[in-house]
Amino acid sequence: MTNRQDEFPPAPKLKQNEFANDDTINRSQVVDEAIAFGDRTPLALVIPKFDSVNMLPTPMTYTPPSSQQRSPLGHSLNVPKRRGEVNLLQRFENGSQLRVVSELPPFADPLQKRISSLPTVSETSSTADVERAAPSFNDTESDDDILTGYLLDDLTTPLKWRRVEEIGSGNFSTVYLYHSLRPVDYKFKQVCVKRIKFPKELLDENVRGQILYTDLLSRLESSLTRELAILKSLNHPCIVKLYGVNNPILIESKKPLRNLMLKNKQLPRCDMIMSYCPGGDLLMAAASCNGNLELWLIQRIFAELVIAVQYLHENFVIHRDLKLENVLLKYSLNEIYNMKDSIDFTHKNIIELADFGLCKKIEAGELCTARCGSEDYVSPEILMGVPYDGRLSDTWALGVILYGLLEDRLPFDAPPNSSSRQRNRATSHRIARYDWKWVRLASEDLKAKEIVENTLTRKSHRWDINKIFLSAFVKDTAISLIFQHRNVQQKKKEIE
Ligand SMILES: Nc1ncnc2c1ncn2[C@@H]1O[C@H](COP(=O)(O)OP(=O)(O)OP(=O)(O)O)[C@@H](O)[C@H]1O
Repeated sequence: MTNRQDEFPPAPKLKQNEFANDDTINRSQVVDEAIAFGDRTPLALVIPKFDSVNMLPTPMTYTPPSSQQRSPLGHSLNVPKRRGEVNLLQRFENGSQLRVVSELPPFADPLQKRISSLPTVSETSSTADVERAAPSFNDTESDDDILTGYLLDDLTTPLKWRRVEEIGSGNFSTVYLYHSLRPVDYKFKQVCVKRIKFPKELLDENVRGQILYTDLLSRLESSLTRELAILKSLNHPCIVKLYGVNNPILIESKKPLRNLMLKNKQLPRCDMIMSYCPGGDLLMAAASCNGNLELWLIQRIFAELVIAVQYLHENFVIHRDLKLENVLLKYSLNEIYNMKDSIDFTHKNIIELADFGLCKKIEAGELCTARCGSEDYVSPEILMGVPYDGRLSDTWALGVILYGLLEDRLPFDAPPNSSSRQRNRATSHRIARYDWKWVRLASEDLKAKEIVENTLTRKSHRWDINKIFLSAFVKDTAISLIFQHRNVQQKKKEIE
């Protein structure tokens, strides 16, 4: 663990060509970012004084998750304000996750030098895709409760599902449970439907057609198509599955939104039909037992999460939004406790990793520059705005998750009994100083602690996912997972 102020990394000197390979930036954006940090050149970014860094440079507006409505806790606490000491239950009740992205600013505002790092999509619109999708697309479905969707392996046969309830809501989507209306393969009977929320600026008729509108739309579109393309390419038991979409054009076209708008003159509905995880998310689960998840369960959940992230990194995909809310449980905690001693407990996965809205396919050795992630989980290098290795930022977030599960609080919240001065210090300030410590586990000798200590540290010392896998806390549990072997066998067969 590094707590000392004198261990700040030196200001990195970056060569110009280190920026050139990242598809998420252009030169003027980097300059904007550097200016926002009070520096004149992007080539030798000076680390800002921490006093002036109390938030990431481009915060998204925050919508409290409506999954709170489904609180399993049945009571509401008098929750302290976000800043200061909070445990996971308060965090859950508070809906306090601020997702911060530089990729999708609410609206590009040149005066305020907002940073927008998504690649500009330059393809010109073609009507061909619209024509192809037109017969099967019904964006004006009169019965809002009925969804017509298409499975990825058969984009021509429409299937129907009925909406049952809303199960969650993030900044960028609303998530529903749907049941199939007709007999289908068992796995498609209950599905989760992630419906994209459009930023309010895109819903404003008066600005339609303006350059900024088109720019925001194309960036949203490239983010959506990237998420779909990557999800489609993934196949791992511990990763949420994309089964289908409400319109084949979302899969078939590189510019589905703009093409659909050419025809329909309105923002189309975009639904991702995905595997459903009835156990809810891990923050909700940890909160429901007052942050007292048993250690064997933390070990099992974390081992599954590690093999999921290892699979992503092996395939050059970085997630960039690993957090408790994005780890979903396939079963309720009660079901898991009941399954624990059954012979086939290791035959089934109990988690699925979700929310690939910020993921990215990278080249070997590629550094990223887009500042994105969720406030409490973001690594210091992302915070500082220097090019970063996305895989190491993912392992930092894994350290935050494991600490949270072990300690019932997140590492960069103000520690219990801290002074009011410490409590007023922003989370980003503590992250930038690697300022965290063990509280509940201070005197415990646990194998899990070495993972946190070797991930919530500077990137030059930080463990990558393979080191986490080989740690004493993870390895044996991960190896005992039978479904994992099946997956490896299947992969071998696919290669043969
Ligand atoms: N497959 C699923 N099964 C069950 N619940 C889900 C599923 N996918 C998402 N949810 C619920 O919906 C919530 C929001 O989903 P998701 O994180 O994908 O949306 P988002 O708009 O990208 O969120 P955020 O702004 O937090 O990144 C999750 O925290 C979870 O509670």
